[in-house]
Amino acid sequence: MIKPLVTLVGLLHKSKISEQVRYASQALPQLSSEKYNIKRKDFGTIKSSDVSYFKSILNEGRVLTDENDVMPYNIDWIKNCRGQSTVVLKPQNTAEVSAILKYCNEKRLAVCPQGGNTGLVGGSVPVFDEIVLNFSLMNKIESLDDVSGALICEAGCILENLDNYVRERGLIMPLDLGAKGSCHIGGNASTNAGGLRLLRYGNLHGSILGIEAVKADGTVIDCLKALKKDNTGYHLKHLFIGSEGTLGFVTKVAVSCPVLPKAVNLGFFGVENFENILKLYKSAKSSLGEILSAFEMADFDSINSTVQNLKLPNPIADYPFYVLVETHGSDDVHDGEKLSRFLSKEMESGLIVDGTVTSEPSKMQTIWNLRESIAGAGLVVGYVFKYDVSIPLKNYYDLVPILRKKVGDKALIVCGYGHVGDGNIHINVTVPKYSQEIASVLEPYIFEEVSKLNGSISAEHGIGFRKPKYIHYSKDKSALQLMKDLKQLMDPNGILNPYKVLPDTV
Ligand SMILES: O=C(O)CC[C@@H](O)C(=O)O
Ligand SMILES: [Zn+2]
Repeated sequence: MIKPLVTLVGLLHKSKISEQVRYASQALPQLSSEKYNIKRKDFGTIKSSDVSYFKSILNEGRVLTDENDVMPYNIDWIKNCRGQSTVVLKPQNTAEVSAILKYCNEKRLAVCPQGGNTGLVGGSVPVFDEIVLNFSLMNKIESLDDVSGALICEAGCILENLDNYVRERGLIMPLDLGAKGSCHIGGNASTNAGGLRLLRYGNLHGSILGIEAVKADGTVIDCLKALKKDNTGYHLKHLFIGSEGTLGFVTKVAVSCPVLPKAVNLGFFGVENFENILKLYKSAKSSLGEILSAFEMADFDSINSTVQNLKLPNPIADYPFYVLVETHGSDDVHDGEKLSRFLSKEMESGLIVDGTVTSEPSKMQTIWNLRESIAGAGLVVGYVFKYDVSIPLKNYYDLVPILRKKVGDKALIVCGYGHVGDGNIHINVTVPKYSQEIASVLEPYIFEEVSKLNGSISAEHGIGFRKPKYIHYSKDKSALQLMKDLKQLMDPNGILNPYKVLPDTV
């Protein structure tokens, strides 16, 4: 029997979740440089004459130097990293970014780019005293071609604002993340952010048509074409997508926006074991075909942590695993029937034990909210070691029970969830407090195992500050050397987002 959705109590809005998460741990995290034993590189140090120069080009209000004002820009939202910057700059346009970088390059002052600061690998906060270049005031939409779907905007536009804007004009943004209310499109581009519907709309290397970026020496690189086809030599935009601000700072993007689907349907299912999830994924691809837009999974501990820690409602009973299947299509009746037929068929086969399908926006929002809140749920009760890995599907869930055993009762929660359709699992290990002892049980073990399984140690969150020393588990020496050569060419003084992405030795 298909169970209807239970009455759903008030939707917990994302801003409330972040507030809960914020208040859960008011203590300042340890300095990144001490926690991870990092030595400061040989950059210049900021003098009052530098601050005066920045004030002369930006004006007083857009140069923050007061310790209390600067503090939030030094800390990442999961409270894992803390930098020691004393200056935050808020440019309003590309020319200002260019002037800042030109000056910093001449003075050998290191700079950390920052969008919404929603990253999970410490890429958007400084490590030492790097100047924070915050993009929040570069938030203008320049144009939208509602025929081709090409949107051109500045880097500091918030993803959700862009999505609302294009939705009113019959389009959607090609990516959707739990952090959409805060993350910036420039940060999304720089980190090649993945998200919930990559399965359907692809990654940003495909959706970004063009980019404007500023190199370390202040040169503005104009690759801001909004063309689907432009085969004129090297595809330079790709250098800035996913390089996390180490080769240049993204200032504008041209994004290809898909059409707003007329029909959206969502199913939320209880599943007995992981093998059945894989069978279900295969069946979903063949039963739902071109309308499949998301296929996500979460284990019991993931959903339970949002229910217990954030008091979110679970519309179905407790099961070892949960699957969320979404369709985007153009025919409401046809798509709804397709998903309901899929549910009935797989309940009969036993792959789905219990489930619900809905096309009601508020109910869909409640289910998505449950899934998107897993990332923050552990932070309410402790420190979370976060892993974001790609693993071939047959081994996708293997590491979760192994890690559970390895950390034993030192962990409050060990859970696995993620984007099955992309072969990307997130493993979160929540402990009462960060401890080096637990860290060394988990790392590098987890990366060694991922490497043995031919996976990637970073599926969608990037390398940032947390993973350069593990990058060799997923990248060959020859490729790492080319990365270093590119860095040398584009940022010879190494001022752009230092201590991030590239390992010290190849
Ligand atoms: O925090 C995490 O581990 C994952 C965050 C995000 O990528 C998600 O899919 O929810
Ligand atoms: Zn994810």
